[in-house]
Amino acid sequence: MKIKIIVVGKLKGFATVAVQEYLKMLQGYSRIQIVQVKGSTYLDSSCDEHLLNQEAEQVMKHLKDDYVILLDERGKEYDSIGFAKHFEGLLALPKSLVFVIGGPFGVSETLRKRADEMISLSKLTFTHQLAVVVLLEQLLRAFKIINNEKYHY
Ligand SMILES: C[S@@+](CC[C@H](N)C(=O)[O-])C[C@H]1O[C@@H](n2cnc3c(N)ncnc32)[C@H](O)[C@@H]1O
Repeated sequence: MKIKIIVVGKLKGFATVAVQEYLKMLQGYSRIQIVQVKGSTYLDSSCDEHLLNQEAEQVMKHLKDDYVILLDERGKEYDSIGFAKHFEGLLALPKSLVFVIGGPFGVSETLRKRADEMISLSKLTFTHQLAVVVLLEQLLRAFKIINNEKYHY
């Protein structure tokens, strides 16, 4: 099963290091590709639909007939066991899984409509960088749970 994580905006510093570390730990379970698409420049720090749509276009270029899971704090919340069960079901789908993480103002309505489901990592809002790291940690945890492996930390 191919898994792709598309993130709007660059990963820098601590996030790059953490992402590499998690990708290494996930190697034995799945091939996970991280795609970073260029985020828009929001000049006056307020949301602009046009710029959100531009970001959505960049994301859409990387989508095929995939099953798209949008990460959003308003999405469905799971505990780790519940997420593992749900994820196991997703892995059985005859499609590639694509997780999408938005930019500073989230994602456009078009992209929201394209998503097959929306998952929340918490009610707290994270930066796109932190959201990638938390998602990878939960994917690793889910694989460990699915495979009945110990994962204490
Ligand atoms: C800075 S947040 C965007 C916050 C924006 N105000 C919104 O309404 O979506 C950047 C991205 O990180 C992801 N993200 C941040 N916190 C999240 C959470 N608690 N659960 C799921 N995804 C989250 C989402 O994909 C979001 O689009």
